[in-house]
Amino acid sequence: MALIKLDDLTVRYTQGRFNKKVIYALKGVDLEINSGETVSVIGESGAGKTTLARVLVALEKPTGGTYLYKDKDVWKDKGARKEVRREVQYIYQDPISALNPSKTIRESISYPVKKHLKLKGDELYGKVVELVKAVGLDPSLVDRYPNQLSGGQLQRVNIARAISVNPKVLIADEPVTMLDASYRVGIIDLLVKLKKEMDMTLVLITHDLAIAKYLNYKSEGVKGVVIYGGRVVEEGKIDDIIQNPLHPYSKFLVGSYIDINYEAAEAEDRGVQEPKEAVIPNQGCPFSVKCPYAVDKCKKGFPNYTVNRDRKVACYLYG
Ligand SMILES: Nc1ncnc2c1ncn2[C@@H]1O[C@H](COP(=O)(O)OP(=O)(O)OP(=O)(O)O)[C@@H](O)[C@H]1O
Repeated sequence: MALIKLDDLTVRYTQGRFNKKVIYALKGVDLEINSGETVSVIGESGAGKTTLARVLVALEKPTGGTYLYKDKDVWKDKGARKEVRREVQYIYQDPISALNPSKTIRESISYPVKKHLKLKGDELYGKVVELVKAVGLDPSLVDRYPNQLSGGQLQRVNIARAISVNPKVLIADEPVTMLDASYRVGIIDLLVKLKKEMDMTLVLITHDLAIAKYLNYKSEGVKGVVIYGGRVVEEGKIDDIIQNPLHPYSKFLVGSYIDINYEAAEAEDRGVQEPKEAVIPNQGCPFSVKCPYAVDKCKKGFPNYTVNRDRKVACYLYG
């Protein structure tokens, strides 16, 4: 039994006069996450990453499909929803806005500990110190305010808050994007260490293939999930996806990474043109407007997944 199972999950928004503009932040997402797994969700801005994170922590109610947590329907079973909100913890992209500026670090960490573990007095303080140490901070920082800490230290405080309730799953939504490069590796190292020590499941959401690669280097058997335009376009071992991307979007993503690092051939050379505006069609494959291999049927319907061992791809090139 998968710990988390999303089945044909959709999050649809409407905008504009008479709600005429329809946006699918997620569309028909099937995803299974097993207990103890490390998962990298990779996709560019607007792909639906934050929406997926919000769905996983039950902050966002899907407009279609189901979210099963330990086989229980999170939106039909209030108990399951409560379980998710405690056991699946969210680490936000922006470490500053995730904390109340008028509360000391001790107060911010104490809040979930008091609420969920019902500790007070010396026991509460002891737990706060234990958590602060677990995330590699000096306990002398606890009486400071958020504006007196660096971005890296603040993200560690957020991680301390997240682990304070002994979660089963950590959802880290672009946890290092807003940090100086010098802090990034330390935060990923910390997440990997805590995942192992606390026997958790880790889902790292990123637009940056370099971060996904680093996570893979530090962990074993990381599952990669590539999303584009609200769709899972490819899934498999991240190693396999990087070495041999199958979906044209994954190829583009991996190719772009090489461009940045080795100044290799430009995007045009592979026939991939950046449209002036990222237009995501609601019908067919969301990548069809950019894809150099797109044929008529790509614009009409989203292909079924082709599954080969632990690799899954949604593209007519493969079936
Ligand atoms: N509340 C909302 N109302 C309307 N559209 C929304 C809403 N939230 C998200 N969207 C749209 O859904 C799509 C996916 O958004 P989401 O924030 O999940 O993407 P993302 O991959 O996290 O991107 P970014 O990294 O830029 O935040 C985008 O087109 C976004 O504009």
